[in-house]
Amino acid sequence: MPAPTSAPRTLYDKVFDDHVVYSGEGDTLLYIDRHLVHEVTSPQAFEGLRNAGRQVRRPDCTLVTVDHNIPTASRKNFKDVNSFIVEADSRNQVSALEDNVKEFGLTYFGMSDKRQGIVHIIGPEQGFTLPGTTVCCGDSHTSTHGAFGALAFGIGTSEVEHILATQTLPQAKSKNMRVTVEGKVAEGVTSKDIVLHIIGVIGTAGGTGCVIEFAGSAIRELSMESRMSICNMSIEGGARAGMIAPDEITFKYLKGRPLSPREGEEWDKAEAYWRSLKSDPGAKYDIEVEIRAEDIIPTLTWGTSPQDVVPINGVVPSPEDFPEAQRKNVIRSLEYMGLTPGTPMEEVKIDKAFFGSCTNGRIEDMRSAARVIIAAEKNGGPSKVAEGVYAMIVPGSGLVKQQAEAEGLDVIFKKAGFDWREAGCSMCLGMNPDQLKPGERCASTSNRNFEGRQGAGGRTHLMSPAMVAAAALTGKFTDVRKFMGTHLSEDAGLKITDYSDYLTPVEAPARPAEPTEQTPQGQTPVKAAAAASAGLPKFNVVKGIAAPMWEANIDTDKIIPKQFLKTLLRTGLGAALFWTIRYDVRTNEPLPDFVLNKDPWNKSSLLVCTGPNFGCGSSREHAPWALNDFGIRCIMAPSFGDIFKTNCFKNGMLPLELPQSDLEALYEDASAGLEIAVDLENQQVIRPNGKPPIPFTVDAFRRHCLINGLDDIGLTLEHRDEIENFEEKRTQVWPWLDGVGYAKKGQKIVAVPIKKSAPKTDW
Ligand SMILES: CC(C)[C@H](C(=O)O)[C@@H](O)C(=O)O
Ligand code: SF4
Repeated sequence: MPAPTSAPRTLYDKVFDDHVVYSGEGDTLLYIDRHLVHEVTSPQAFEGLRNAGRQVRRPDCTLVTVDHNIPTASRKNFKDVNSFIVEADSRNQVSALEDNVKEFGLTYFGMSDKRQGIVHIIGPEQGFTLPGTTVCCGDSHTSTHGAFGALAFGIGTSEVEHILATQTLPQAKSKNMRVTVEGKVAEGVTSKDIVLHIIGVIGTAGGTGCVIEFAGSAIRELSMESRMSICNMSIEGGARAGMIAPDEITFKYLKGRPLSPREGEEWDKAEAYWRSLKSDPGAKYDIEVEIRAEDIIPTLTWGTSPQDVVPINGVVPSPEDFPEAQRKNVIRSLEYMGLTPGTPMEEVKIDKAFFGSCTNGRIEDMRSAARVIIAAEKNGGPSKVAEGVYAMIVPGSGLVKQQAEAEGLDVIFKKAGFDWREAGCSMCLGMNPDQLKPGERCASTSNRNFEGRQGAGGRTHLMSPAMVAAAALTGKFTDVRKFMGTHLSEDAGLKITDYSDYLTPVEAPARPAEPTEQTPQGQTPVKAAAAASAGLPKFNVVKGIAAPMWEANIDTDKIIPKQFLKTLLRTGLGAALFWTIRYDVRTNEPLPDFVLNKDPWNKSSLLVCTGPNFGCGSSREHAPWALNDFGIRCIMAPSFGDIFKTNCFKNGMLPLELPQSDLEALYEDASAGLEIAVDLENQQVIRPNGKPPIPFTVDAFRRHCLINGLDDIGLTLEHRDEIENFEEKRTQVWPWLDGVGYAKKGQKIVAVPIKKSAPKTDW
């Protein structure tokens, strides 16, 4: 337990302090109250447990579902995943999860369960996510749950295994950042516009190393669902997590949910604790950002990074609008997006519209889209999806779907020509058949517009559900305020009562042929023996050719796209590294100019990138696995995405932050095809031809673990007494957190004892 402090603390400080199991030199062990698990980032974690003979320590605090791989076609004839999922790798990943939940005795919402849905939608829906808890998931958008005043963050697969085995995670303290949005948003402006605007202001690396607290009157006025959309996209602002202090709106949302504290004494105790979860007056923030709500108008993205935002009444920007250092990136984005500077955004036509995702797949989002459809028709606008546009609506969970159908929203959508689908991640990243074809442009309610994210060569523009509805109806980006007289904020609630015109059943629209993304001949990631996490390769000196790169914000989708996340292994991904920029998206032939396709860089063991924020975006540990499999053990860049950085360390790799001037010098060495050596023991980069070495420093604990190839789970299990003591205290102080929610009446949930035979280490 940390010593109680009288200094004013932030909301983040308070939740962090309440979960410290152990604090040593360089490492703090945090207790994780809630662990959500999905099929993509868990197979290797379960395999690791199995190999080490470990069990899941707190099945009662673990909730599992499937979301990324599953088709969104009607489940009317669903029998089981093996007969329903056509694509073999997706099927294998889902059925591996089903085997794992059985073997490890976990609560699972499968495809025949109406509670199944996107992991970040079902947690809050069930009351599994609660204020003041720590919430983790092998998924970057775990930040969503911070809307409840939880400390919620995404992790990689090695960390999933760590939590499954120990219910804890080593964590360094992040910086405190506060984004205050004061004032009242204008008509037609939603929480999605607020968060896109914020990311436009702070940039995708603006929150790196920070937990953002969202504050101010405009945030306090939002509904829980709108708050979730904001915290969801904190990761797009580079932050570790986003948080909003719980209040009456939070308590009201949680009352009566299946896993919320029971009404009466338990609820009262919980609510009293939750009320203490706000930043103290005078609490210090490392970074403060202030935004005027009045300045925000409906916003959308033009480029391939979530920070590339523009107001709907703006034009496609030109490279000259940006500082010199960013121009190369802007030119590349414009080219990829097929846009000409100066074109009014409202003149840009779309091919597809996608509603859904963990950002905007909730009931209020569905209502918001339905209101636009009704208003458009009533105000003399279009009443049907524009000719040539395919528009799909994918509810975030089975319960959202059920609720929407109970309200008749599905009928409104179908009548206007939208395709009403089943719950899942769907075209947010297209691990299932819902994808864009090369060159197709999509208005999307999702959260990432990375190159190839929704399909190789696909062009994604992020915006609010209301704006997507407007674009679907007109066939081009449209200022939704033009045909809406009414207030569109989700918190205003939906007051459509006149459904009569919409209640005639209609046929689903024809779905365009599904594109497939194939792996070229001879490049199929080979199936190798699954590696356990225990025992990492030691990192001492790594010497070799370094691949030079200059791009900013190289996201993990770019390092390894979604179609390769279906593997059950940690190995074999080297051939797919940088897939979308290394191979021709149409022919799958290697692009001769891409650095890793050329001699001598096809043998690189280091990578030098002069652009910041390397590895931002998704939590997929497949990114460092792919780099490692290619042979790259050390990446040098000005800054890294937080989750990527941790994932590298967990795989015995070194993400090395260096000043820009040093990187420019190393970029020259690398471009000349000369060998560079990274000496971790002596903390220096040794340059070729006797040039002076570049000194660096790496956190002492990380360095020790890398040099000695230490396995984190082994280290943590040495603190078993502290973990057990923490759990005893937790049961007394926060009794509602012991997960009896899904247990049968009278059934006692007991934590699985930590194996006393945990391996000893010399640390
Ligand atoms: C699959 C998962 C690792 C990934 C994430 O972490 O975000 C996915 O949800 C995404 O949106 O790219
Ligand atoms: S961002 Fe998209 S793919 Fe990732 S969890 Fe959310 S809905 Fe699923």
